[in-house]
Amino acid sequence: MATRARPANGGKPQFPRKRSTTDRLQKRKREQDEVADLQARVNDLDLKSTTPITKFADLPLSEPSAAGISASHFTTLTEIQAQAIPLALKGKDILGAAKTGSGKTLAFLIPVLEKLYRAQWTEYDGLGALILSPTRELALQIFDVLRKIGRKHAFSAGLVIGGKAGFSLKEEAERLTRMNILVCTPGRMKQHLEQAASFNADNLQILVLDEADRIMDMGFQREVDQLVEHLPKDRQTLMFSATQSKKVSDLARLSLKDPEYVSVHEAASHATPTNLQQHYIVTPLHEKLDTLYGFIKANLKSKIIVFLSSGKQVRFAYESFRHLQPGIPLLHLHGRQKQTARLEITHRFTSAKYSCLFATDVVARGIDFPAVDWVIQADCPEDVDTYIHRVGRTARYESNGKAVLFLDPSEEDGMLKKLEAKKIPIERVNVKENKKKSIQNSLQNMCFQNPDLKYLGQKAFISYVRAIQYQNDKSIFNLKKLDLDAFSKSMGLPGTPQIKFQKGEDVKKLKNAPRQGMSSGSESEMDMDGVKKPKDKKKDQVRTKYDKMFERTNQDVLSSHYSKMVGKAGDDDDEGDDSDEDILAVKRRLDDADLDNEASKGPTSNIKVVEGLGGQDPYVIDSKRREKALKSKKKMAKFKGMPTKMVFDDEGNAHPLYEMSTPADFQGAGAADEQRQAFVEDESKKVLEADVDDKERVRQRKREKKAKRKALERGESFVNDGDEDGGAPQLVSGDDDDGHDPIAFMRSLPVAGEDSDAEPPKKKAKKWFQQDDSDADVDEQPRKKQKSKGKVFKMHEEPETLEDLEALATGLLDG
Ligand SMILES: Nc1ncnc2c1ncn2[C@@H]1O[C@H](COP(=O)(O)OP(=O)(O)OP(=O)(O)O)[C@@H](O)[C@H]1O
Repeated sequence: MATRARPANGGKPQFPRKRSTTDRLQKRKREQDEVADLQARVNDLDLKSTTPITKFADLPLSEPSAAGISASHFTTLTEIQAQAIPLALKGKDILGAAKTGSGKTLAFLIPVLEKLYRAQWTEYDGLGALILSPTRELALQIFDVLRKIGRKHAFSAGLVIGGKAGFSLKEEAERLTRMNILVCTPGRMKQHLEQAASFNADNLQILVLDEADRIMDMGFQREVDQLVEHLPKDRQTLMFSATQSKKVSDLARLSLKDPEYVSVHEAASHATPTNLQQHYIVTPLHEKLDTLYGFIKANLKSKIIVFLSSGKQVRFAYESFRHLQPGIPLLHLHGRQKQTARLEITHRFTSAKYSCLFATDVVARGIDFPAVDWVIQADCPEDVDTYIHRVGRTARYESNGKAVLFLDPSEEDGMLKKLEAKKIPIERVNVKENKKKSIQNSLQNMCFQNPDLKYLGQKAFISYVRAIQYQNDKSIFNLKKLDLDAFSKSMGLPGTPQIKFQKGEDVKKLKNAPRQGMSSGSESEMDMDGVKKPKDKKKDQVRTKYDKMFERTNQDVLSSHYSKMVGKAGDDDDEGDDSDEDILAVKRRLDDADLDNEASKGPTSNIKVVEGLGGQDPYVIDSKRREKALKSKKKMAKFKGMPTKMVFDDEGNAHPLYEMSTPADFQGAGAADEQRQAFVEDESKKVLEADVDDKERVRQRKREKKAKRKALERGESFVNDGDEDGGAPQLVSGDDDDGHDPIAFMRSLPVAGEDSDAEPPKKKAKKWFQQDDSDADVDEQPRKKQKSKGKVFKMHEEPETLEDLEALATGLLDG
C-alpha cells in the first residue's frame, strides 16, 4: 500500500502552486506556436507529390493524435487513408469510396480530431464535430475507435443512439451540451436539435457521414434533411462508404463545396476485397434450412454470420437451430431487440472464437467483428450493394474470408447478372451429397410440441413472403416462382399461412419504418396468387392425425373463429409488428375482462346479472361484495363449477364432447349395432393414436434427460430451457421489446466457447461443398493469419449499457 511522505515543511499541508498569469500566457503562446507550425505543415502538404505518404508518422498531425494512433498500434496508412487524410486535413469536402474493411473509419476520425485541435477547440466552444452512422452498433464502434485514437486529446465526446435503456431526451440533452464531438444515429440527433432548446450546433466545424449512401437514401431522408437545416453551411463535410454514390442531389442536399472524389479501388477488377472467396449455391427455398443446417454442422470450428431478411426469420432460425443443438454457440441479432441485448450479443460475438450469429442487415454495414470466417447469405440480399456490405464482414483489412450466397433457382439468373455487372467474382458450388441433412421432421416435431415455435415459424414465413413480394427488383424476386407450400412444410409448419398484401408498398420504406411493421396505410387488400388458402388445400389432401392436431393447435393463431370469439386482436408480438394482426394476432381470452364487460352490460337497476358460463345459473350481483367477487378469478371459478370439455371441428366450431343426434339422423346412419361397432373402432383408433403420441413425448423426454446427464458428466453447465419436468423447451423471447425479462433471455444464451449447445465436435469437420465444374473440393482455408497480429478488436472495458456509454460520454477522451 502506498504511504504518504511527511512534508518537509514540518507537517503543513502543501497546495499546488497557483499558476501565475505569466505562466499561463507563456503556455498559451507555446500552444499557439505549435498550432501555427502544424498549420504550416498542413499547408505545405503536396497533394500531387509522386511519393505518397505511407506512414502516420509522416503526416502533419498534432502530438495527441500521433500519440493516440501509435498507442493503438497503427503505423502504416491504408490506401484510402493515404489519399483521403491529406485532403481532409487541408479542409476539403470529401466523397470517399473504398472496399469494405479497408480502414475508412480512421480516414475520417483523424481529420476530425485534427480539425478541432487546430481550431484550439475547448469545452466552451460546444459541438465541433458530428459523425452520423446508420446503426447503433456502428455508432458504438466508431465511438470506440475515437476513444482509442483520441485518448491523448482533451475533447469531450458523446454517443447518441437513443434506445429504451438510455436516458430521456431531456437528460441526454443536458449532457450533450458539453460535448465537442458526437457520434450519433440521424433520428436521435434530429430529435435533439429540434426538441432540446439548450442544444445547438451553430459552431459545427465538421460533419461526417459513415455509410453515406445508406444515410442519404430514402430511409433516412427526412431525418437527414431536417438535421442539416440546423447545421451551419460553412462547415467541412466528409462522406464515406464502400458503395459510395456521387448523386448530385445528395451533394446539393448537404451543400458540399467542390468535393474531392476519392475512390481508391475504382480501377480494381473487383468491387470486393481480393482476399475474399465468394461462392453461391443454388438451393430451392424449401431446402434452404436443411442446407444451412448442413453447412453449420460441417463448420463447427468457425465464426459464422448468417444473414436473413427479417428479424422474424432470424428468430425462427435461431430458436429452431438452438433446439437442434448443432454443436456451436448460436447467437442472434436484429433491430427489434432491446439495446442492452444488442450490445451484449455484439460483445459476445466479438469475443467468441467459434460462434454462429444469425442476423438481419442491422450488422451488414461497417461492423468490424474480428476474425469472421464465413458470411452466409441465406436470404438473397435486396441489391448488390447490400451483398457487398454483407460479405464485407469477413476478409477485413489483410485477413482472409469466405462467403456463400444461397439462391433459389428462380433467383439465380437475375442475381448473377447483377453481381457480374458490379464486378463481383463469384463461383458456383454444390453441396456434397453426404453433407446434406434434412431437418424437416425435427422441425415438424418441434413445432408440434412447442406452439410458440410454430407461431414464430408462421410469422417468419409471412415476413419472408412479404419481403419477397415487396422487393423492388422483380428480375430477381418473383413470388410466383417460389414453392411456398413446400417452404412452409420445410419449416415444420402444419399448413401454408394465408397472407394478405397491401398495395403499392415500397420495401425500403417498409424496412425503415421500424415500429410500423410491414403493412401500412389504408390501401385496399389483395390476395396474391401463389399463396394458397389452407382450406383449399385440405380438400384434395389426405390429412393425417398429425395434420389435424396441428390445425387444432393452430386455431389460437390462425382461425377466424377465434377472432370472432374474442372480438379483438391482441398481439403479444414482441417485435411490435402490428402488420400480422389480421392473421396472427388473435389471442384466446375469456377472462375477468370479459366478465367485467358482461357486468357493465347488465340491467339499469343496481342489480346486474351475469350469465353463467357453460350453461350455469346466472350470477346475480345484488351487493358490492358480490360485485367484487366477480373480479376474483378464484371466487368465480367456484361459481362456474366444473369446466365443460368441448371439441372443435375442422371449421373451428366448438361442440360438446358427445352430442345427441336427432332420431332421424340416428336412424339414417344405419343399424344401431353397426353404429356402436363403428364408434368403438373409431374410439379405439383414437386411443391408439394418442398412445403413439404419448410414447413419442416420453421418448423425447428421455432423450433430453440423457443429453442433460451427458452434459453434466462432461462437466459442462447445463442450461435447461425446458420446464421443470423435462418437457419441451420453451421459447424465451425476453430480448425483445415485449416487456419480458431480458436477463432471463441472456442467461439462456450460449456462452461463447463454453456453451451447452456447443458439444465439442468429435471429428474435424470436412469440406462441406464441392466446386460446380470440377467436383473438386474447395479448400477450407486456414483461419485468419491476422489473429496473432494484435489487431483484434476488443471490447474489454467496454460499456454494456447505455448508462455506461453515457458515463463515458460525459468524460473526456483521455485514456
Ligand atoms: N492503418 C491501419 N493499419 C492496420 N489496421 C488498420 C488500419 N486502418 C484500419 N485498420 C483495421 O482494419 C479494420 C477495418 O477498418 P474499418 O472498420 O475502418 O474498415 P471500413 O473500410 O470502414 O469497412 P466497412 O466498409 O465495412 O465499414 C479494422 O479492424 C481496423 O482496426
